[in-house]
Amino acid sequence: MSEAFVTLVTNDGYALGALVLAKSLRDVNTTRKIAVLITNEVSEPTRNRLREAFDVVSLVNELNTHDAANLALLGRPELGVTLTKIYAWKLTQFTKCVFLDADTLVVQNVDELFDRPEIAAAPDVGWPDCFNSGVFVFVPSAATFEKLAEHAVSTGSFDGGDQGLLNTFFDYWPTAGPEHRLSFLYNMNANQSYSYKPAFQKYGHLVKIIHFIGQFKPWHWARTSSGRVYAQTQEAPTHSEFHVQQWWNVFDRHYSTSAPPVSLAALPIGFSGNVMRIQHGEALPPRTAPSGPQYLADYGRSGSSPAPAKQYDFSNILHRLDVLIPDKFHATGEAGKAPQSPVYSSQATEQLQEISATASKLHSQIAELESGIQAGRYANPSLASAVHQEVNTAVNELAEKLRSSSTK
Ligand SMILES: O=c1ccn([C@@H]2O[C@H](COP(=O)(O)OP(=O)(O)O[C@H]3O[C@H](CO)[C@@H](O)[C@H](O)[C@H]3O)[C@@H](O)[C@H]2O)c(=O)[nH]1
Ligand SMILES: [Mn+2]
Repeated sequence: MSEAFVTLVTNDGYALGALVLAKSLRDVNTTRKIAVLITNEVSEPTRNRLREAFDVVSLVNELNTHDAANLALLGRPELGVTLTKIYAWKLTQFTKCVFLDADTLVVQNVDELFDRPEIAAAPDVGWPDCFNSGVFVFVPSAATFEKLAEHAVSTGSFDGGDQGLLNTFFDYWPTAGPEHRLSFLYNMNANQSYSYKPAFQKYGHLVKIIHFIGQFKPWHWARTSSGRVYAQTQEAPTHSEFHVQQWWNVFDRHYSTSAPPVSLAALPIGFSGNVMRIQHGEALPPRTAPSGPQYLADYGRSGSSPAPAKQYDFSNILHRLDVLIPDKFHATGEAGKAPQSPVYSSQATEQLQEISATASKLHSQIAELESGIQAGRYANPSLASAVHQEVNTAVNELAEKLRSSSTK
């Protein structure tokens, strides 16, 4: 009898999550095997890293086997990413498995989950009558896989993701016995509900699995030079820094002294890192293919489809910067537009020169960013808007400095 934890990785970005997840499982001394499903997109160096960390690395080749359900699916390529998760049912070398999203972190031993039946999962915080499909107990079976694939063709997914598929397939879950219902401690996510904080204070020490749901994953967070994480945008408020730090602590324990576990060039990293790369003249990571339905992106979830153009629009910021840089302002010669601003009539103090120099630097940085965004070098459109936000704040600060120095 062989049992395993299973995760899924369809690109190098999620691979980093899976590597840390695997280490977290070893850290809590699981006695079970650890398996990962990968797809063709995962690069060879990353596969090697995964082979080091996992007992089983299984390449799933969606939509090209010869059974009836898969043939039907060939006509529905949009279900591809959604469906990859159901390939877990094909791991029939195992008698029972626990699926874990690559964005989960195990902080206490959870081997007792293998005592649960299929399907066992925790309620989704957004709609508790559905289960969250980031952590679930299942029984591999070729027959169930076929039925799941047929179900995908006939019914589809009501949310475009695997959660909407699995919840209608296992529609008995809400009324099934207590053995099918996992405690929130096995799929805990920090959230905005008013009840979250006090409950976390009381029960937080009991948490066993943290799930970083949403678009911003721990590996997108920026860190200080001493390794502390810091929130970089208002778009990532749901993961408490505390948990993200826990994730990075596992990363540091296992990977910080070795070479980066996956090629950083392939990672949609945090925007602060991108700004630093630009400063050092490095190329930004290539844009990855959109990986989720539009509605997920709309909800700031796991999809990544192009963001509205306005998020990329730096022209207003550039214009304000031009005003801060006397040479530029006069060079662009916008006649009649506040040329006699009190700012420039005041004496050219050292401080003003400094402000102007900083503004120039920001200006060229933004120009680089803009061309990077246009060339599609941003893996994640939200990063562009995050950069936009950061630059905006910097310009505000400069303007404020300038105001206070010119009124002195
Ligand atoms: O490009 C992708 C996207 C996802 N995954 C894998 O699929 C999982 C699910 O995606 P994720 O970004 O973690 O989704 P969540 O933010 O957790 O969003 C929710 O919605 C998803 C779609 O229904 C469900 O799969 C999740 O369990 C549910 O928590 C990931 O952890 C990975 O294992 C990839 O390998 N590559
Ligand atoms: Mn997830």
